[in-house]
Amino acid sequence: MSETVVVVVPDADILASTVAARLVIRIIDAQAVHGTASVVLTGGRVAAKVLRTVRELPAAAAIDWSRVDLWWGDERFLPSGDPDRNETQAREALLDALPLDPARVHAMPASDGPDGDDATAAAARYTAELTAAGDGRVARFDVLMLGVGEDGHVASLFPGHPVLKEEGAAVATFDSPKPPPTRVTLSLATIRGADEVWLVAAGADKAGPIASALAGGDLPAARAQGVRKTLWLLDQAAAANR
Ligand SMILES: O=C(O)[C@H](O)[C@@H](O)[C@H](O)[C@H](O)COP(=O)(O)O
Repeated sequence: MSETVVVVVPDADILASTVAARLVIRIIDAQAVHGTASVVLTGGRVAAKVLRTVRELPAAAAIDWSRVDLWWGDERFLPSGDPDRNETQAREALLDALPLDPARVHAMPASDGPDGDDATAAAARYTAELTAAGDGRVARFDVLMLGVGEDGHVASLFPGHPVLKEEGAAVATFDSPKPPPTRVTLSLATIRGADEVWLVAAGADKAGPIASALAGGDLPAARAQGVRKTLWLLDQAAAANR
């Protein structure tokens, strides 16, 4: 039975440091059990702050970074190295400083990648990569982090969008209300297959959708639940309306 826990901390900086500390421990614990750890990264300001903080944590020295698989929850379908790509942000904030195994860094394809500007083919390629890593099923995720949009979107799953009904492991989406319109995202089913889903949000502009998602309903944020655990990690402003 999946457990839902809501943790509220005073502000965005404290939120980033507590999420970073949790993430480091979660990776250490996953490696103790499986030998490897599998983490799904997200974009946004809080996520960048979390990754910068991981870099400074002494406990991160206990992680064998060469045995960490990194995936992404979604990606803006832009050329490689574009500053608006979540991958670029994560590399700058943390990944470039780590002794990762490049074969375990599963960035979503860019619009100048092997499929060119064909986002559907890029999503199919990512689905194949997820399936290859999981021996025919979608790869196992120890923890999947998500930011929450002001409209209650997670990854690139926007409220009411037809992409919510798609069933591939990773899917292309073309008319996102927030730019850029073309993106690749994990499907809701893939997100719901993660062992733990962490929804991380700070700021008063998130208070409405978070209150609504915590009350149930069908916002994408409400439907993003982990198999074992769903952890809401919020600052006081984001938690204010619940
Ligand atoms: O274009 C996007 O899809 C967004 O960047 C996004 O999904 C982001 O993760 C959330 O909106 C939370 O972002 P913040 O942490 O910056 O509030």
